[in-house]
Amino acid sequence: MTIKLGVPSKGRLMEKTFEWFGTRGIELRRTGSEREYAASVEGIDNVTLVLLSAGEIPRELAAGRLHLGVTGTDLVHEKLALFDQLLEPLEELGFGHADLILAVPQAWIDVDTLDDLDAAAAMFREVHGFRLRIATKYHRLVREFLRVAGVADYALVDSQGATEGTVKNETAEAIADITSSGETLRANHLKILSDGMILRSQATLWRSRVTKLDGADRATMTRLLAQLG
Ligand SMILES: Nc1ncnc2c1ncn2[C@@H]1O[C@H](COP(=O)(O)OP(=O)(O)OP(=O)(O)O)[C@@H](O)[C@H]1O
Ligand SMILES: O=P(O)(O)OC[C@H]1O[C@H](OP(=O)(O)OP(=O)(O)O)[C@H](O)[C@@H]1O
Repeated sequence: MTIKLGVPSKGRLMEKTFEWFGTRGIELRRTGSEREYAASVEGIDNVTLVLLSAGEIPRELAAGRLHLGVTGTDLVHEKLALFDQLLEPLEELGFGHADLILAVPQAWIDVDTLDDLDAAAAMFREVHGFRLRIATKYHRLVREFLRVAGVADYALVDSQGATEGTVKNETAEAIADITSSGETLRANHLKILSDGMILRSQATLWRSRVTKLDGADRATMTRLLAQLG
């Protein structure tokens, strides 16, 4: 058997994860052609690298099909309601920093807080006859955040990408998405509510709590974690 390690299959998150393991003596590599999702691990035996979408890593860890995985805190909190029963965070990796925030048009000069948004939402419904729309792919986290804040008069609109564009495209009035440099928000004339921080995220190494390890795998896991430690 082997220990299965899940890593995002593309982009900065993959490269930074490879670097992070590399500085700890474990060489992770994509192999084969540019388009082939094949990979290799050097520096430790009996560990298999699985390349997959960052958004699918939480589910695979929760199902026990991966033993270890690297993905953002935001994706774990969003995808797994009871994440702390299913996964254990082993280490924050110090990259992939992003804040999940709630933002409204800069032109809404009277709306700076969640209370303002609540008032604006009630007024919006009265004027337009439908609820103020918030575009996001983080449905669970946004619903929970707004429930605690006491904001109820809104509708979530699913947006799996280019979320900041939904306001200009008139498919939403507000958005909840991750921001890093803030450039995408600024370019799309959006501002973060002063109390609109939903979650701070970064790339994290997670261990599945549901996998059962036999003796050989347990020894590999111990060696691997000691090397990463
Ligand atoms: N601009 C950014 N700066 C820093 N981290 C980011 C940025 N955008 C996304 N991330 C983080 O990277 C991780 C992957 O994000 P996301 O799900 O958007 O990836 P993706 O490239 O759309 O992946 P896939 O389509 O394969 O699921 C998330 O944890 C997210 O917080
Ligand atoms: O604050 P910034 O540094 O501008 O980064 C934030 C942007 O980065 C991510 O988008 P990504 O590039 O992954 O594209 P997407 O919108 O298709 O998810 C995120 O969804 C924001 O749109």
